[in-house]
Amino acid sequence: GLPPDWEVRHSNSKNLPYYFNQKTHESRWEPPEEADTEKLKIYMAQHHSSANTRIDGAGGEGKIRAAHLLVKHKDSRRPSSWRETNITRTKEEAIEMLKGYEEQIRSGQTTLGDLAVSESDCSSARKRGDLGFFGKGQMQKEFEDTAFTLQPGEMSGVVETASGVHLIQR
Ligand SMILES: N=C(N)NCCC[C@H](NC(=O)[C@@H]1CCC/C1=C\[C@H](COP(=O)(O)O)NC(=O)[C@@H](N)Cc1ccccc1)C(N)=O
Repeated sequence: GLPPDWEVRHSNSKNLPYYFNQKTHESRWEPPEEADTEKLKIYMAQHHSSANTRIDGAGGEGKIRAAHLLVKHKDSRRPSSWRETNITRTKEEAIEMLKGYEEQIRSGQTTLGDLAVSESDCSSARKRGDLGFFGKGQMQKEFEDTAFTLQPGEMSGVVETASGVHLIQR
């Protein structure tokens, strides 16, 4: 269920579900629990300086910045995105699509950012896939393990998480 005051609404322009807070009138594409985590992190950081090692596990260790291109499939933990309300492609189809994108990027025909804008099933598509800076403990394990081994500018191969399949560029 959703935290109090939150409700799911439907964006007709994007034909996608979004989350609306009746009290603050805030709306967001991601499920609000992330908002709570973010707010909790800020509260804890203000009140318990050591807390951020517990909340986001970054503990002041090195943060990195990465962009990704996510292709979801029918077995994704949330088989819906701003691109497609009900994602039905198989995981195998998603992997084949992503391998095609990987080839286009490595051959220099295009860039991950240019493809992410139109093809990524993550809301970061509107930022050319940019996820901003993040530390250990924030992303799903497979994503984090790959991202932190990349050299700056290097792009991963196909990485599988519960969200779907990703190309990651540090
Ligand atoms: N910047 C953060 N700390 N945001 C919280 C990350 C949560 C983390 N997410 C993941 O590990 C995967 C890898 C990257 C994106 C992602 C998943 C999903 C899409 O998959 P789905 O949840 O529908 O299964 N996109 C996101 O979360 C977006 N907020 C990422 C983002 C979007 C816009 C700006 C910045 C970040 C997790 N622990 O689940």
